[in-house]
Amino acid sequence: MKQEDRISVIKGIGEKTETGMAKLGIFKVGDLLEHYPRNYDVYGEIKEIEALEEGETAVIEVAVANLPQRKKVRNLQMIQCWVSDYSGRLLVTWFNMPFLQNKIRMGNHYLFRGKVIRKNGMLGMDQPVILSKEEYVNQKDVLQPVYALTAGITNNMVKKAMSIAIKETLLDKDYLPAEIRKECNLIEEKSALRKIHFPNHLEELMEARKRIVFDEFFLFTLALNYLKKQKEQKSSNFKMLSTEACEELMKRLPFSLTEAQRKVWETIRNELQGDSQMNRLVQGDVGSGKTIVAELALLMTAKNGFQGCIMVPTEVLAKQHFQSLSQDLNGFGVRIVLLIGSMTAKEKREVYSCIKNHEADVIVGTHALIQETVEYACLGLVVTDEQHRFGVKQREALFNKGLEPHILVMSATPIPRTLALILYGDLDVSTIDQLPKNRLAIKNCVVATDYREKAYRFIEEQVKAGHQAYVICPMVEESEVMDAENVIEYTEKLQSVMPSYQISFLHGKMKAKEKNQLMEQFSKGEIQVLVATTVVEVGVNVPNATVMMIENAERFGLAQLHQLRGRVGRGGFQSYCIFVNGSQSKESKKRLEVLNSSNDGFVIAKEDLKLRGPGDLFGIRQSGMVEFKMADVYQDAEILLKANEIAKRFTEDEVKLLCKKYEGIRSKLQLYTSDLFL
Ligand SMILES: Nc1ncnc2c1ncn2[C@@H]1O[C@H](COP(=O)(O)OP(=O)(O)OP(=O)(O)O)[C@@H](O)[C@H]1O
Repeated sequence: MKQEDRISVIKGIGEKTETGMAKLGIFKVGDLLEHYPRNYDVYGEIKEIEALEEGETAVIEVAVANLPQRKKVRNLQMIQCWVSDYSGRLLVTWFNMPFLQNKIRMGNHYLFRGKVIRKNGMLGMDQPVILSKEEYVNQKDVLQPVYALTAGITNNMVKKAMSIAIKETLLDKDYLPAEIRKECNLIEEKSALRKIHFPNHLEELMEARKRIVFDEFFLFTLALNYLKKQKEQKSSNFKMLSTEACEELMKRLPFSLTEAQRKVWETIRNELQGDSQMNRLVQGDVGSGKTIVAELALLMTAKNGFQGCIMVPTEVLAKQHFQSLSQDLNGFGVRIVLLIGSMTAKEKREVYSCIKNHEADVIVGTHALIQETVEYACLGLVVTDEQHRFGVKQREALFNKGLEPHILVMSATPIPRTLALILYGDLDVSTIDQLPKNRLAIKNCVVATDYREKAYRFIEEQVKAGHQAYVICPMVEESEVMDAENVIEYTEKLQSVMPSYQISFLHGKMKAKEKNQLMEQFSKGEIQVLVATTVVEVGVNVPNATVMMIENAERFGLAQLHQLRGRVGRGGFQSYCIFVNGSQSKESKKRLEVLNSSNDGFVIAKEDLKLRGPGDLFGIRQSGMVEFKMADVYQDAEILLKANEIAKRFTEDEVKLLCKKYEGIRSKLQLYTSDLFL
């Protein structure tokens, strides 16, 4: 069996399974081998009901206390029964498994394994697996891979196919020569593959993970280092001399730039004036004022006779930037246009023609901006967001169109400078490490759900004083399966508590036009309280909003909560963030306390890492950051540094890679970069 073979060569994979696997991005045997477990499961010891904690997956040994009841809620069939051990009792629920009603017998003893949840204030267990005593004893300490699945594909199916593929695939010789493996203390590629899927114990798993993480970082940094080397020689096609308009804009602003903004701006200005093409990443914590720096660069580009575009991840943000640019650059004779997906075909055609004929100087939009249909007259600057993964691929797409504009990437993901320099290896990095002076530190509190009434009164007071508030809920609508707040019901509830104010909801399932309209109303102050999902997470700027209340805060990652909180405290007004902890678990309380004690994105990222600890194998994906299959930039920082060190040896000494013993690396790199550029 070869890695390039279709997965149907594996015994047991028929047409139906092949279609299901395709939905997981698995087409070839090689894809399957790289479908790494999402997690590992160990049954562990049997727990007493009394000792169960919400959120954990546990095995319990219980007697069934009543006849299993069958219920129908909407289109869900539920079977429920009470179970008990000597320490307490628990409600157990199965969904869409009606046959269990006759299988589960009152009075009998069972071993159940499932997730402990809290519903209506009581602990319960949803969808437990029924284990036989023998199964439990045999499997108790074995690390079981848990895979990402889709409809029609079970964990067992993936496990079976994986075990055949690992046994029967002929893998090439390890591409990393023994000397590098030895230096970096890495196991062989082949062994890593077996151990990542079927580790005998934790140590094996850690070894395998280290090797795979190293490979991801090594190829990535090797490719980037080469790219950077090529880039350095590129000269600028868009030399900009005049800076008068920028001086004028800075004078007109209602605030003066912070020292950090000024420094970053000067660097950008010098680069735009210089002989080489700019490739720069500007990172800064939420609310540090990155937008104005981008505006200055766009103005400079326009006033020097070129076009500049700014590309953002959502239409809401595109509109917001369009408005702030139109306002700030008013009177400078700069023609600004908006290009977003929800515009009509006719509107879009008109904008395309403006761009082509240089009747537009600044173009604001979503990723539509680099599509085939857009032809630029003289694109001199692209400002983009790292959220966009406007990575190597997209830049290449621009170069292929014969365009070699200056590139400015904005990032609110806090990562230490040393790592940023490596990860964005082909970009130079600047940091805005200071918040505007007029900012008052956000006041935070972590509260339980019984604090809500007080919170509503507090929001009402803020609204009365002319301010606005956000309430974030994790879900759009009610769900039978998950006990969490949803925006639709929450809005009704809040409206009845505050009848005299305008309260609206916003979520990702709404049409783009509707979202844009609502955000516009909110930013004009026509809506006082916006109940939303995390669609407001990134970039939204309504400085008049002073309260951010986050329901079920325990369900979000710390970095995400920090981004959400960053939506308030953006003006000179005292702002507040209320984290509502819907869980009783000690862990989530501890995590939320990190946010309570700091408003600094870098500190939070570090603390997050500490809390997660080395036991957390898969980390939490930081929104927006360069994505790896297994590696976590924070957690695996050391491996990243080492991988980069080795990669650099190859880029610094060009003939090195031509040596026979590095043949494997050469062909791996070729494969990797062709993937990157296609
Ligand atoms: N030097 C400054 N002094 C006072 N206010 C400023 C200053 N610079 C920017 N602002 C204002 O601060 C607010 C936040 O700025 P901006 O939207 O650029 O933040 P950001 O860095 O893009 O943050 P985020 O990543 O959260 O979107 C804006 O209302 C902006 O006008």
